[in-house]
Amino acid sequence: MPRFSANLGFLFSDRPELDRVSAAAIAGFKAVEMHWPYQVPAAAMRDALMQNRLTMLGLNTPVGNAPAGDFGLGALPGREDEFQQAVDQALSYGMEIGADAVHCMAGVVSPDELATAERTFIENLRIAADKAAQAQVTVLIEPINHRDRPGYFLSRVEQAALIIGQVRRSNVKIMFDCYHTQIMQGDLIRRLESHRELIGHVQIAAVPSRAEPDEGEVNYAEICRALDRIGYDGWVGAEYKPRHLTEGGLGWLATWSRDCASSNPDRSRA
Ligand SMILES: O=C(O)[C@@H](O)C(=O)CO
Ligand SMILES: [Mg+2]
Repeated sequence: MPRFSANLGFLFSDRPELDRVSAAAIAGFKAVEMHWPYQVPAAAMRDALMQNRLTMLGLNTPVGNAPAGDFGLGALPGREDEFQQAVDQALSYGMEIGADAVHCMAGVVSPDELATAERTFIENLRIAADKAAQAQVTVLIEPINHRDRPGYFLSRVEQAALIIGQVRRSNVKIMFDCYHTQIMQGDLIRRLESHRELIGHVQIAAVPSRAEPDEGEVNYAEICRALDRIGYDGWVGAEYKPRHLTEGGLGWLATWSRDCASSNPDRSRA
């Protein structure tokens, strides 16, 4: 069974950011991730992580002008400078808190911009990857589903793999969010197997509800066994919207940990 990190954008989100860190530690997680922690000074976040003996795995680049509809800038022609500023901000914050990955968000584009958007994203990612490499940080790109985010440029795992092939930087990887990929494409286990070498992080949530991974159409216990089978030794982000209070919905973690402990006593869970 893989190790699980708590996504503090969604989990424990009924309290202020720094309290989410301690709540995750109390719940037994050893790592967290957060989309946009920027409203908390990095030094305060670093201290909270240290006090709670937690690692923050990664964070996202700022989205741009959210009220105007931006959801990332990486593939937006004409917004290259802004994107690189977003990358710099994420890298600087990430380095201060010890994160080792930055999710470079692609953004929403119109259908007639797709070809230019691809070229823009590839070129932007090369520059971002080179800066990230100096900080020993991985750049993640995440296919996101079009039901939740219509027009998001990056929506399919194979598209991400092709883009990484053209970027040609070894520190660019796929954030394989099973929730998004199930909605867009399905066939999760085959896709995990065939993209194993490019997967830098995995995330889970029930489909279609995006709630705890113990309901819905995806059998996550089987997905976790598949991750073990293909030798994925990274973290799996619990990135779901709790049905009620986060603590009350962590039964899946306890059950999977217990099942795993009885079959493999050497591995710790969260
Ligand atoms: O799946 C998601 O929504 C996130 O992983 C993300 O980074 C964009 O919100
Ligand atoms: Mg995700």
